[in-house]
Amino acid sequence: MLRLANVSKRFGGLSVLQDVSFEVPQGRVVGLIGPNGAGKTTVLNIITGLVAPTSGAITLDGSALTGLKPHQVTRRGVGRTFQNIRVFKEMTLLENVVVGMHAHLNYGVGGLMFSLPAFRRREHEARDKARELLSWVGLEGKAFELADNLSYGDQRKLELARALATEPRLLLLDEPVAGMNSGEKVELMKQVGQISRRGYTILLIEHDMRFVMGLCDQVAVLNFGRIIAEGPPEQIQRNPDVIEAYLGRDEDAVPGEPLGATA
Ligand SMILES: Nc1ncnc2c1ncn2[C@@H]1O[C@H](COP(=O)(O)OP(=O)(O)OP(=O)(O)O)[C@@H](O)[C@H]1O
Repeated sequence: MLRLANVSKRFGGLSVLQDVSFEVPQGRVVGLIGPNGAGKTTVLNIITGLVAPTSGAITLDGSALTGLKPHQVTRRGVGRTFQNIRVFKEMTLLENVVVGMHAHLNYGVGGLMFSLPAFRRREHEARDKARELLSWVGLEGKAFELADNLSYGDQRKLELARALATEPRLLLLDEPVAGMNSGEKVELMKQVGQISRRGYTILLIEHDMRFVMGLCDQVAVLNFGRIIAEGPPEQIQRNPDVIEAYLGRDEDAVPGEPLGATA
């Protein structure tokens, strides 16, 4: 479904990605891991059009994403969450998700103000869908609470529901369990697993190795801007190059460390 072919990126004199190639097959969960500063977020920023690659190509189902603007990439069916939470704190959870849908449908939040029957019907449908998405992430009971009142973990779940509101064919998650406690991590792992079984294709960046190894079908490892290993989780955990890359940097987890070790 998603394919990166020889993607490189330089920021001025700094070479951040070099010849990065990997694929995310339809219906799979792929993890992109690597030590701090390896270039993982830059990969997501390039896929979503926030950052232009210096060279290389990105395709989704065979058509090029390279050169598209972020909103065009969203329109093609790529949804994402960010490392830093970006929910609207002064809105309810339901409103947050509905706004995500309106942004996607491109008739503007202003559409909510009209009382024309078509708009009202669409708003009704959007609210029903939003409640369903909130239930997927275990937040249905808090639909009418302000996002500002949520715990950090719940705000991350809200971000996920909002990303799903754009009806993505491909969902990109940037450190989905960062800052969560162990209980929340286990819960989110189950919920992301269920979302995947509903047919979503997912590419995620995550430092928490139990989350990655427990959830992903395939794992790609970035180190200093290069892919050094790719394969099923069990194989990656035993790969000497991967172990070496992690052992060289004491601020990161060694793959296989217990849940929460890197929170
Ligand atoms: N806009 C930019 N301008 C200059 N350098 C940048 C820019 N964005 C990222 N970098 C550099 O690129 C390198 C890779 O950063 P990136 O955020 O992609 O790494 P990462 O693997 O996501 O790290 P982390 O796990 O800490 O989030 C870093 O050295 C970073 O300083």
